[in-house]
Amino acid sequence: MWTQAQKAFRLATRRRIESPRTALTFVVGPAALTLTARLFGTVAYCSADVNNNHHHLPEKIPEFSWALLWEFVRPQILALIGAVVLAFGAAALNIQIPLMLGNLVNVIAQYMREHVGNYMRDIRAPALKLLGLYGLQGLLTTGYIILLSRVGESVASEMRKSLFASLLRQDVAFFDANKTGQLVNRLTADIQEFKSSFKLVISQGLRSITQTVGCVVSLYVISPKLTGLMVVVLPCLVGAGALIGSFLRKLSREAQEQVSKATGIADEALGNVRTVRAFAMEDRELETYSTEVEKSAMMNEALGRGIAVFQGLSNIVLNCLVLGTIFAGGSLMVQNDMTPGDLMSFLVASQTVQRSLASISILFGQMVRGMSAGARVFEYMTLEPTISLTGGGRIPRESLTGRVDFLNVDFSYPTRPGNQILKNLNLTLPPCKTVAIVGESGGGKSTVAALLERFYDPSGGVVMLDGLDIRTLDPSWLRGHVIGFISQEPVLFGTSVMENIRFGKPGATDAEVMAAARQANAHTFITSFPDGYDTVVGERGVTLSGGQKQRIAIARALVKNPSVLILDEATSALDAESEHVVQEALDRATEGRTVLIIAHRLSTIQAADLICVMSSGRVVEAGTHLELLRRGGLYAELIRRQRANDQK
Ligand SMILES: Nc1ncnc2c1ncn2[C@@H]1O[C@H](COP(=O)(O)OP(=O)(O)OP(=O)(O)O)[C@@H](O)[C@H]1O
Repeated sequence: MWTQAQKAFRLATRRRIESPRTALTFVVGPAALTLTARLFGTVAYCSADVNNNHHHLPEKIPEFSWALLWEFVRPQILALIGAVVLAFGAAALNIQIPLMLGNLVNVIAQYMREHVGNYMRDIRAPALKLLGLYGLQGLLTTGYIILLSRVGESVASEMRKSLFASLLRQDVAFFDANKTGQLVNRLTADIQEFKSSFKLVISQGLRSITQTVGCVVSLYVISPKLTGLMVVVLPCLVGAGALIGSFLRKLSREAQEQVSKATGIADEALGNVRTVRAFAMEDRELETYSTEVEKSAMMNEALGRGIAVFQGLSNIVLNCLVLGTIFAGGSLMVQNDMTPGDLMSFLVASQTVQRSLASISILFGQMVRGMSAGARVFEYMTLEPTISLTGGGRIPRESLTGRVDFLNVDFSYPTRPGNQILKNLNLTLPPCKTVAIVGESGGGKSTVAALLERFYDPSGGVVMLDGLDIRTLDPSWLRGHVIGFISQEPVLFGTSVMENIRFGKPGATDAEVMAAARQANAHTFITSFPDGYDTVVGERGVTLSGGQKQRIAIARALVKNPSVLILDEATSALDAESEHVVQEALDRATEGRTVLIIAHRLSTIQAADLICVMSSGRVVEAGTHLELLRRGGLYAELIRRQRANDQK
């Protein structure tokens, strides 16, 4: 083709072309060169789609809210209108270009036929016009891409913020039912997918539709006969291409799922490296991972072969199409039914139609994917929690006693409604007293704490604070000011020690934070770190020992000076040495507060004012340690079992 183009160039510049046949040769060279480049562009585009667009193919199309989308688009409406106008302008110019190219070729062909006038002078005006058109088209394209990316980024970031805010508002039960990874995916991958689709559909969709319509009209104007031929052939080819393309996308999706499976194994092993190491399972993990990686390599190889055949076939078919058009157009030229310029225009315009049709079919799939990603995002954005974060009464600090009552409480977790955990539970935490709950594992002790924090509402009965149903109280006040919670495995955030403690009371001064740390036996070890309170805690607190983490968590709970403190097996994960310092901190922390201890280690709760023994979701025994021992019931049995265990 290149030699043909060179030959045509020589012919055009040095020799007179007498016949339409020679003129045809002149057209074929540059036209074929341009078109080949375009075809490769098309093929590359198709395969890029096959490679890239396999994420989140929807199993079902969820409902998409245009009204909600409008809320996000509205602030950017001017930029969006600007982008649409510019994109439309660029597409309209694209329709003009084939016609202008044809004009240019006609001027050249006429000069070669008649050899009168000045070639450089005659060609200058149409060439400059075309150049101007290219420049303007480039400018419009730059403009609409800039505007559209502004709209896309703004819509995506607003959607992210809104979704995150909505997720943070959701009930704890919602998080029981949905995996964190899935939720994070909606924040990242789904919004990304939606943004890309939104931008693509507006820019390319608009352009492709305008170009298809415009160029088909141009084709008809240039040559109704050739257009008739194209109308029959082109849809068949596009249909066949779409069919093969969808098969390849299926392969690609399967390969991608396999890659995700392998990644999941690596993720789990690396995330739980301590467990893997502790069980010396490195080889097993490697073996499992390798098997999955090999499977994914095989699937990707098959996909690669598919893409190769598809590309090869596409090249042949598309080139044949060019050749066929030139052949048919050539015969029309011989019959003086067409000029060389017309053929040039026809070729370029038909290629534009072909590219536009291919991109419309791809865009349709992209639009469906984008809408379902958007629908997934909107679904969680519009979800209303049953327990709202704020709203309700507050009890003035001076009159708050911290008395807690559970009256005839029934409860099942929303995720397992058939499994009743608490059955007619009655329990009282008198003000400033320490009450411990003991019982068999899985008996519902932590559930009692979760209800007091109002993570869930009971299905029957009532939980009261100072004689008021906690459902009538402001949940954020209850959690933020009244109740302090120290769990078995405290979770710290990847910021400084200071910020971690301040998490308990956002406005706390440095002095308040340090006072809480002193109370929690943490000040000394914190100040022994080179960076003191500015020491950054590693991911989930891994740079600290268990006892240190626990004491920071105690300080975090104490800084808000809670009236009610819940200790959920706070010392059970510690060794004897740490347990001692932590216990000391806890003893200090519990002074003057209502305390609920959820305990497995019966030794730590012997001094409690009241010990409640839970069985089958209700309190079956209550009393002091000595009273319960004397009674010889379930508590005495638990103590006996624990002693027997300790002696083993
Ligand atoms: N988020 C949840 N969703 C569904 N079921 C849950 C949830 N949390 C706990 N359960 C179930 O509720 C029951 C009581 O759990 P809970 O954690 O309250 O027991 P526990 O007495 O504190 O146990 P342990 O002493 O072992 O911590 C268990 O059967 C448990 O499987």
